[in-house]
Amino acid sequence: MDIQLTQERYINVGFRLKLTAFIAVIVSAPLLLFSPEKIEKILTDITRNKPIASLKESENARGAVCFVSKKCRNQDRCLKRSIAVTVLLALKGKRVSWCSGYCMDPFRAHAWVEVHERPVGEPREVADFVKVIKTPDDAAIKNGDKEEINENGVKNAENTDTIHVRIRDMFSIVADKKTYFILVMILGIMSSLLTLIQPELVSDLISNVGSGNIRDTKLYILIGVIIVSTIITTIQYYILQMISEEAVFRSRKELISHILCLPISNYSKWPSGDLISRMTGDTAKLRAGLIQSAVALSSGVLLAVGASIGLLLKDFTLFLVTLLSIAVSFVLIAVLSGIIQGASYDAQRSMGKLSGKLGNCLHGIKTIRSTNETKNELSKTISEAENVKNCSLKLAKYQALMTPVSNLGLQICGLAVIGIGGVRVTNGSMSVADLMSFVLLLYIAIAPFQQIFSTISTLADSVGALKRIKEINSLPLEDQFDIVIDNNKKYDSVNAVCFNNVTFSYAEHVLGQKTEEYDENLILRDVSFSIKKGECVAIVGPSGAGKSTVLQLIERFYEISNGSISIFGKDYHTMAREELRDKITYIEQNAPLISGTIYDNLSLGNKDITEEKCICALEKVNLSYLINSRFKGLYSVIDENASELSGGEKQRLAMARALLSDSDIIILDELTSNLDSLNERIIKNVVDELRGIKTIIMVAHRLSTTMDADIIYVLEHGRIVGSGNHSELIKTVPLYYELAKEQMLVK
Ligand SMILES: Nc1ncnc2c1ncn2[C@@H]1O[C@H](COP(=O)(O)OP(=O)(O)OP(=O)(O)O)[C@@H](O)[C@H]1O
Repeated sequence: MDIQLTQERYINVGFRLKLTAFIAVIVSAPLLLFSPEKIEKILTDITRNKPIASLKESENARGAVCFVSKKCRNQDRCLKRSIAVTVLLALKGKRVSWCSGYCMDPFRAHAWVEVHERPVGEPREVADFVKVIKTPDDAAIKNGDKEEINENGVKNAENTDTIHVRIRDMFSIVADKKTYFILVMILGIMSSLLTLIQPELVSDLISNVGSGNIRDTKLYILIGVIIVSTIITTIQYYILQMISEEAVFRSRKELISHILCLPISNYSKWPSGDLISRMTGDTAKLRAGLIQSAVALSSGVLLAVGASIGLLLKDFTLFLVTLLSIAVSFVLIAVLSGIIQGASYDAQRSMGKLSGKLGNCLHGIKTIRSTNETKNELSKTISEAENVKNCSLKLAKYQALMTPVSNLGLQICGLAVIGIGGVRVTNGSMSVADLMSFVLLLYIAIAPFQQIFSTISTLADSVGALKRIKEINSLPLEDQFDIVIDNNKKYDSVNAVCFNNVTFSYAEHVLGQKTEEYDENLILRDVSFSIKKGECVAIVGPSGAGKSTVLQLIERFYEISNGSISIFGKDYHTMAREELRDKITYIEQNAPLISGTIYDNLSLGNKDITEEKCICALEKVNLSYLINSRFKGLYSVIDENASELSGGEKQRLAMARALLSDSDIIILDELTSNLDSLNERIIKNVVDELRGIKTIIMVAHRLSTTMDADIIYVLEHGRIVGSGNHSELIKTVPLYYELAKEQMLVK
């Protein structure tokens, strides 16, 4: 059993205790804003002179709190509940101690209540489980919708059916702009009224002109009405643009914040092109939906309601006929809008795939050209474009159906009114004049109804786009389920990094399930080692052995399946990721650079670095010429993909960054792979300079880079098969001997 989530057991307690527990839960909620130490201090202060509660009283208190706060296995709730139990007992004039710590393994932070250092409730309950992890709030899993969540707390990328988006979600984006919407409505009403009185004014004017009175004040009124109406409409549209731009900005902001903060494993599920198309195309669709619906709401609905009231006043029977026909149209359009939503989602998704495919092609364009695969890739990309066309055509088909369906309903309505009205005229229950005026009013009402129907179509399209945006926004962020419990800044002075029986797989790990695929794809198996502070350690082994994976786990890019990792003596699950990463400088394989200046790249993670230090670091890695040959020196911009720098230059620039960093651990992944022997020597000198001051962990295929390390770990198929220094390993580990022999380091 790996992970078990079960229903909690509640102790049945009386109503009064439940009521007090309810108050305690509310009162204690603000305490969660403080650090565990601060909470402990507050709780100790408020219960200082109170007698200690008995175990029974504490268990009852826990039962009452659990009853009123029925949230299971969510660590926040657990903290909240434990505090609430202490507060409840304080309200009843009793004292217990509140602890935060590790419940299991230690894997996750937990909190509990103790009486005489005996935990009450929770730890006994969770003791049955090998591991307890924080799960999303119950509220997030509504109506029995089960989300598949892997070990990283990540929902499966394919599992998008659980995301339900409704038209009202569109408006929740602009919920705080109600005042502006009301203003838009008022302006809409005003402009509609001014538009409606214009024909009247024109007809008056024409009749006056006919009687020779050209200098009629009605002329000035008409000009005034036209000018005011134009100004009002301009303001109305500007406000609308403003609201929708703000809404688009907000969705983009949220989306960008999500895209850049997802767990690393998510980036292999969504191609970057797809993510970008959500940020550009989908958010733009929101704007269209919001603007059109606001216009329809401000003027269309008003006119439709006004005309409907007029119809009702003219003739009740014919009004009912009209209402029925329009209701039928609405039903048909509602059904169609659901289909349009799905089709729009598919069309946008295919657009995302196309962007992803094109992005991949551009990324590997040199390989594609050199392998003469251009035509092949071109045809694959065009086939994605064709897919977009097909999906868009499908969408267009439904959208095209929307107009005839709405027109058909309205035409049927007209025919029914004329037919039934004709019968009523024949039998004398209605006059011809009344029928004519009803029909005229009906045709005035048709335009706003058509506007509303077309808005429903656009809204359906926007809802499809919103679903794609929500798909990303609903993913947990990398640190969303982290609980930082260890705020103690004291670190072990001996061990920098410690792996304790670490097992890891990239395969999707679904809660409560252990799949065969998962077991087969274990990348690391029971890996244990410890690296002392200031040591220089190398990890070597054949390609695919898991060397880079070890380095990435130190950065906590992925969650381990079993075992534990400590950094300076602390289980790193208890540390904030930022704190952890502050301690580490990680130079990844191929040393990619960020777009910006040379200085930007050198000062990554260390913004206060001086120019002098940068120049000195560049000298040490033999890169001075990079700034000397450029007009703007350190502030020269390196292009997006740093394609103007060679692979070796990128690696040396990254090494200069490592040199400048003030973190304690330096991780170097294949930093010499692109270097000639002269530059490899230079990098080795830089590493030597850092030895003893920083903890250095490096991975390299070239044993000449790593042979001077204090300890070398040999990794094969995810297991450590040997460790020691170069000469020891030559004698004791056949794999290492083979590697050294291949590289002509032994005879
Ligand atoms: N993001 C990933 N998703 C799935 N599998 C991965 C991922 N990254 C690496 N792997 C797999 O994990 C295994 C170990 O990869 P890793 O990069 O750690 O090996 P390595 O020893 O550093 O290899 P090399 O020396 O070639 O860089 C490989 O089989 C690789 O295919």
